[in-house]
Amino acid sequence: MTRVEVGLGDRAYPIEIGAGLLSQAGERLAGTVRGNKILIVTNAIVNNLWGEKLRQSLKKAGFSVATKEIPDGEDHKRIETVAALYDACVEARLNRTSAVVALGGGIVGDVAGFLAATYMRGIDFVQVPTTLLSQVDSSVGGKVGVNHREGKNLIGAFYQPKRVIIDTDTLSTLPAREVRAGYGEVIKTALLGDPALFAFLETSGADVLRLDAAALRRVVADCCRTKAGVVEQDERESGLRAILNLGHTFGHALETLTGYQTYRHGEAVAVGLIAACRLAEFVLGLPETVTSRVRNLVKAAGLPAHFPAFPAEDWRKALAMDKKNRDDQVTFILPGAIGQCRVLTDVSLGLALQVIEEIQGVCDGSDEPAEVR
Ligand SMILES: NC(=O)c1ccc[n+]([C@@H]2O[C@H](COP(=O)([O-])OP(=O)(O)OC[C@H]3O[C@@H](n4cnc5c(N)ncnc54)[C@H](O)[C@@H]3O)[C@@H](O)[C@H]2O)c1
Ligand SMILES: O=C(O)C(=O)C[C@@H](O)[C@H](O)[C@H](O)COP(=O)(O)O
Ligand SMILES: [Zn+2]
Repeated sequence: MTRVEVGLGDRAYPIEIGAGLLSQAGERLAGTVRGNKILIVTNAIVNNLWGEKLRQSLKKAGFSVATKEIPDGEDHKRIETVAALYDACVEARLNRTSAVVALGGGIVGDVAGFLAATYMRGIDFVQVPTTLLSQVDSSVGGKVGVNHREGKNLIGAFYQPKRVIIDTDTLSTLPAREVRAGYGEVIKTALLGDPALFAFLETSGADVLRLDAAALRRVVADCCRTKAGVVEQDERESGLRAILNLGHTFGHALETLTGYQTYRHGEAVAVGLIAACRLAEFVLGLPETVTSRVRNLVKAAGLPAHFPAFPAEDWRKALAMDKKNRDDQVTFILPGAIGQCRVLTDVSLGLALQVIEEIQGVCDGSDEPAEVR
């Protein structure tokens, strides 16, 4: 087992990474959460595949367990879903010493975390992520929340989990498209802060995508370590943490423009990374070779490398809703080199729209998500 610490003082917690950890969840949570009542938040797909294993382990350790499923899909990451969960908490008579355990991908984790942050003004929260994306990114760092139709994650909180238990075996049932989407965030993490990981992806990315155990262990641990290092320095995104948003200014706008239905989050981030590199060529003098290397990783994984066409005015409106913006200025995270990036608040929006036009202009449809081909 690999253990990564998130050093946040009285909110510090461990991330435990290994095969088969789900069946040890009960003993691991025994000293972690305050009371003995747990609500597992999950969805039908994950519950059918992995729910019973988690429940058995928790019950064996003496916990009383209730389970509530939420509907699957990004369009259910919304406030009405949280409202239904409040009812479930009341029905299960959860109190201030009870805990919410998120079993699922980033959507379950973000929604369940927001529930835990707000029910009775905050109860214990544990992340048990089951997608590659949630294991390398969303289960760590405490960003929880839901979307608004006008913008991604507009409603939310910073609320750290008490523990993150990553059972890499759960990825064995993950559809290939979801593995690829998670890989989008892996490329992001490598590009923003880990040149050795970037080089590893260039030589061994295919091993990660076919879920080779050793490659997977390395990538999950490396990504958690990089993210923990950033979060430790700037938990609530007053500055540095925004680098974790590399590719997201474009990616979130794309998700909003397509109604959260067409692209997986990691897919939107992947094409957003290419746009960020292109923009960085103009703004920071990023060598074109870096953009090519990023594009190669994106394309080799079967992730989208082009934007679909939308009028510039629609892009402008979507970009204007980004939470990183200051007054009327859109903020961009741009790479200066592999492993380094900067938060910029003075980039010309016109230039960004030009890059978008270029990236949507060459689209031949071949790398769009299967559902829109
Ligand atoms: N909080 C953060 O820091 C953070 C970071 C990155 C992304 N996010 C958010 O995460 C969300 C995306 O998360 P995601 O990519 O995990 O998507 P997801 O939660 O929708 O999961 C993807 C799909 O895989 C299924 N699934 C989950 N685990 C499975 C398993 N083991 N076997 C089979 N199927 C399984 C799910 O039911 C779903 O259909 C987005 O809303 C994004 O904004 C949050
Ligand atoms: O943890 C962070 O900080 C991130 O930015 C990680 C992102 O991958 C993630 O998509 C996050 O949910 C984006 O947050 P937002 O504040 O830009 O909505
Ligand atoms: Zn993301």
